[in-house]
Amino acid sequence: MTDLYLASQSPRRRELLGQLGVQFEPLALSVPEERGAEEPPAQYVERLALEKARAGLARLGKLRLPAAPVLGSDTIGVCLGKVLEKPLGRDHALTMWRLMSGREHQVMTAVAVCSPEREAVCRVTTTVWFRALDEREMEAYWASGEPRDKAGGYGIQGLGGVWVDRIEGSYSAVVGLPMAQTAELLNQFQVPWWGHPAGVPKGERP
Ligand SMILES: Cc1cn([C@H]2C[C@H](O)[C@@H](COP(=O)(O)OP(=O)(O)OP(=O)(O)O)O2)c(=O)[nH]c1=O
Repeated sequence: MTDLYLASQSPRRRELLGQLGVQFEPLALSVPEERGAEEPPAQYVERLALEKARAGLARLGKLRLPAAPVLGSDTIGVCLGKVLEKPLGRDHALTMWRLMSGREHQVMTAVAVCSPEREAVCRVTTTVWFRALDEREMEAYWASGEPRDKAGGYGIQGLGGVWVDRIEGSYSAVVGLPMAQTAELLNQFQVPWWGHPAGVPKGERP
């Protein structure tokens, strides 16, 4: 019996949730990521997080797995009003990076938790400043393979970190799961993590 299901294929989300000390089971799902023509980025990222969590809950029912809350999450970038998702290929990645070069962009990550009784969602926005990038670096970065499965085509936690001048907000949210806000959601659903109030026997609390 698990405390939580993680509706995500992202190895980063698995690792960050593991750092919270949550007992969880991953659920393999694929939810189409398509933004409505006029859909604002903040609404889009929250909708996707919720759709992933809801799809996970539906899957539990179908597979007759024991009930537990399901967590879904989504990350996008926004630069000069353009939404930045995973690159479709080399040219798309280069177009995104030329836009982001030498200026700031926002990374939005939404986290949703759904149980049969209720659902909750939160969104964290972090500003990331990129230094000026040159074409040779962009080509070398694409060749590394790292950009392919990441929003905006970069990983702050990897080779892409060298492009980041500074950030304001949550580092873990940029990597894919804001730890502070996720712990808050887990508390709302009584899911134990290492600092959960019920996780430490009363007499031993500081
Ligand atoms: C900006 C940035 C994004 N990312 C990642 C986080 C997300 O995993 C990914 C954005 O894609 P998402 O669609 O949010 O997630 P995903 O497809 O990887 O996983 P799933 O939908 O199954 O949960 O980009 C980094 O790892 N580092 C970064 O610096």
